[in-house]
Amino acid sequence: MTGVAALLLIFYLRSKREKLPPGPFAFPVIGNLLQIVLSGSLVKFCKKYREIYGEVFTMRLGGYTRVVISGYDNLHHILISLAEHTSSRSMTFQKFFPGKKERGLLWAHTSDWKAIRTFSLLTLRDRGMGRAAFEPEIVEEIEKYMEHYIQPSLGQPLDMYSNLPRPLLMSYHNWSITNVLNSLVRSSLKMSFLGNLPIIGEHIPVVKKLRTDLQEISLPTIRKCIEERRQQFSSGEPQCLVDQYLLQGGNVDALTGENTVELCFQLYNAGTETTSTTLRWALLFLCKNPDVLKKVQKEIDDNIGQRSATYKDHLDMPYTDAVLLETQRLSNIVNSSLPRNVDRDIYVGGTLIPAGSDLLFNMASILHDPKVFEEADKFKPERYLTGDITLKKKRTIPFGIGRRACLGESLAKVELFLFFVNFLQKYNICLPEGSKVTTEPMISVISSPQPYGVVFSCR
Ligand code: HEM
Repeated sequence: MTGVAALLLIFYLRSKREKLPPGPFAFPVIGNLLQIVLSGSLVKFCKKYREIYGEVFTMRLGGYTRVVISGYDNLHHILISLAEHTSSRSMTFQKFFPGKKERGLLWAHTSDWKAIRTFSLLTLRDRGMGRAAFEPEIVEEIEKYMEHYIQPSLGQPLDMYSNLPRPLLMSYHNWSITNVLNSLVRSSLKMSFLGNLPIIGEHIPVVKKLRTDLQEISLPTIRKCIEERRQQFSSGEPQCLVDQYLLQGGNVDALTGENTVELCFQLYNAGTETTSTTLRWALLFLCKNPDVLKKVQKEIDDNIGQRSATYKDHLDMPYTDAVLLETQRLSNIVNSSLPRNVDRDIYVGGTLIPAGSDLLFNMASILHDPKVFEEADKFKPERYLTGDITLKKKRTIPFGIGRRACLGESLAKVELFLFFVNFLQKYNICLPEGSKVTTEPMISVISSPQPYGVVFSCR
């Protein structure tokens, strides 16, 4: 007992000696994990301790330290005004994901990152991202999904947790590979909390198994896809993103061999679970708000009728746009953005954050800010149609801001709109009778809805 007390005291005094901003007491080994679990989620933990410590406080997760930043102005100051010093990712956050540090784009350090990001953006744009040219492929994917999953289960609850498609990128033509990768991606996100525990994290059997699976299945699966593609694709027009990499990747010094494999996995990882989780939230919110569902369907009928939807239609569909914005705001799926590392001492609102600190952004303090979004914890799409719409849209930043903001934002917006509109143009949706699912998110790096089934019926 005395030993434990002495250990806690040493730990407490040591943490006091650091120049970091103050924060809640962190236990040895687990850090603030207990308080996070007791709060109910990382989002609620950040909300609670922001009230006590203010806009900048320190938390520990396992052995890793993070300075938590709240408020739009602070985020803007850090990611825009101080971008030069805050554009690297935290390497401790990366630890749980497969692959080597600093490879690919997501974790790349600034020198390689610039070349890889430019290449990736140009490649995606060549491929049609952000332009109408891309849409037929997305629509084809949606049609396959409806034929493959929705039609056979009409009138029955469809498990949206395991079945939402991972649109585009490299393996949209191969359902079995897609399913393997999807389940690994999703599990890795769920387990990343446990994996962050120092010393014990790596030895928890379920984490150990997952980590091995990630290393031994996901990257080799991607490698195999690239190899298959290399053999099929000898010349002619590139058919998918991997083709583009095969064609041009060799011209970028930072992108050779294994780095390409990792880049593809990261694009897959970053671009699939995010979009499909947002869609699952959107459908859940609509099942819970049938009046909103009716209004969206009316707008679809008035503007699109029976013809195929295009992304351009969103310009004439403010209500549907508002529903998707509200879904992204309220679900806040990337709730702490992706942690960054700061390379020199910086000050935020007069508080020193020492060089080398990892930063975690309290996105709920922006997306759920009651000063901007009245009744911020309620699903109210109308908020984007009245009042200071410009301010509300400016503060709705689910894709982050600044240099390292989401690479796939324009692609994701097109996918979300087309999936959503195509589903609701053809089907009515509701929850199965007696369903008890709530809109309380599950604890994970990505805030996702609890598993639930949607009953689709033809309109
Ligand atoms: C609803 C869908 C999506 C959401 C909410 C989302 C959100 C985010 C967020 C918050 C970040 C971190 C930004 C930061 O650090 O400041 C990010 C980064 C990133 N996202 Fe997305 N994303 C989505 C879809 C996509 C798609 C479809 C792609 C694929 C093409 C993609 C690729 C990436 C990449 C590569 C990065 C890292 C960028 C870098 O480090 O330079 N995302 N995303």
